[in-house]
Amino acid sequence: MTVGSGQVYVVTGGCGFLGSHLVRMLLEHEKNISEIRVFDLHLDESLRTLSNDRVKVRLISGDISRLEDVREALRGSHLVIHTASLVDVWGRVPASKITEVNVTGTMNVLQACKEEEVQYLVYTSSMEVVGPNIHGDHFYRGNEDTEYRIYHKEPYPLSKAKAEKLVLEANGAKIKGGKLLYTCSLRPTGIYGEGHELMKQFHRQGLRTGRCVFRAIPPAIEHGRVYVGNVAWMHLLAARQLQIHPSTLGGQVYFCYDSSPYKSYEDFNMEFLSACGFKIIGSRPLVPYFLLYLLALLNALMQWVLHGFFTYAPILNPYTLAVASTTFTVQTDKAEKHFGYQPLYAWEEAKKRTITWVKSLEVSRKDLKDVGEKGNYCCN
Ligand SMILES: NC(=O)C1=CN([C@@H]2O[C@H](COP(=O)(O)OP(=O)(O)OC[C@H]3O[C@@H](n4cnc5c(N)ncnc54)[C@H](O)[C@@H]3O)[C@@H](O)[C@H]2O)C=CC1
Ligand SMILES: CC(C)CCC[C@@H](C)[C@H]1CC[C@H]2[C@@H]3[C@H](O)CC4=CC(=O)CC[C@]4(C)[C@H]3CC[C@]12C
Repeated sequence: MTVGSGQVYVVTGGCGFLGSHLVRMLLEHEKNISEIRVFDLHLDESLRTLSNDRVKVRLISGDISRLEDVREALRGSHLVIHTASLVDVWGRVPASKITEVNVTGTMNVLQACKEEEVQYLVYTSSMEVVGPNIHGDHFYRGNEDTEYRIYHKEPYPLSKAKAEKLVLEANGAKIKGGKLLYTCSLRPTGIYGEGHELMKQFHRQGLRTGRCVFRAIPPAIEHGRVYVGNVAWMHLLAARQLQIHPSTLGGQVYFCYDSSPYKSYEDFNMEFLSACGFKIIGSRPLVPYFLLYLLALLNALMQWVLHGFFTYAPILNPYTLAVASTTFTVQTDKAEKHFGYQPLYAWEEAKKRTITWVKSLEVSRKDLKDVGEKGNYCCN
């Protein structure tokens, strides 16, 4: 549907880390829209103030796992960017809840597209639908066609893989009014940037250890990371080109990455934390892998024992250790060839923006009670 001179886009999960960047990206760079509907279970009222004289930002509170909520949000819209998801590899929420949101929620979006005559859907998938698997099979500079031993046991990657399959299978389906539905799926690697909750955790954790990060992963293990602004930019381009060239993009998957350097997860985080005086201790892991694995197992056991009394969900568990310890990097030009994707932000710009944000965490913490870390810099 086109309102006034522009189209109506729906962004599910639009108040999240990626979603909020996506809303801002659409406002700044998409001239063909007149309304952005931000559909989320947890609304961020600050997004409402982003409306301008050209584009209205409309916040819609709803649950993706309830079909009626989704149908109402999509009614009269032109295109959906579906990023709403429970992103949990720590056991914070039950597996059933992850499935309900990530799989049933996606089914609802597809159903609502068909019933509300929405022809275009861009799905935010993940590198996790491919890997890394827990067997330690490295994925080195892989692309969308690279053979890989895909093995999912964990609820989150399993749910993303199932959801992506549903989205791709729905491409070309007849919708109400006799039109066809066109879908495509974007697979970001590990996203970083302003607002990344996990980076906040690493920052908090580092403050508790005197701004020291004790190396746990061999530096040779490389993980692909992508700046949130470039992920948002790729979604905007895919949404635009899916409408112009549906037969090219329809039913396709695209890895989403940029020129961020391939590094171990810890070394990459230090690109930002070191600007706040953090130091990584050890040129190689300070404890042998088997000890780290024992600790991860202990965390999993503690989570099981405390289940029902207290949600114990530390960063380190057997799955996160396996993922962190397995190289997963992508190198592909499929998105460039199909819809002209080039990162909007170069690495230096992405790094600068992220450092500025991480430094703002320091300022906000200084507004809190003293954390007793004044001058407590390790390894001076
Ligand atoms: N964070 C990362 O490193 C990566 C994330 N992704 C994908 O990107 C997307 C966005 O992820 P993030 O921004 O990191 O997560 P996030 O947790 O910041 O955002 C997800 C949003 O979905 C909303 N949501 C959750 N359950 C809902 C429900 N039942 N109904 C409506 N809204 C609901 C949340 O309130 C939140 O605003 C997800 O689909 C995720 O799978 C893909 C690759 C990497
Ligand atoms: C062993 C040390 C304590 C370091 C732990 C780091 C891990 C918490 C993270 C290493 C790799 C991350 C995952 C990766 O970036 C792929 C992802 C894709 C998504 O769609 C969601 C997030 C994640 C699973 C991401 C989660 C944190 C890591 C496991």
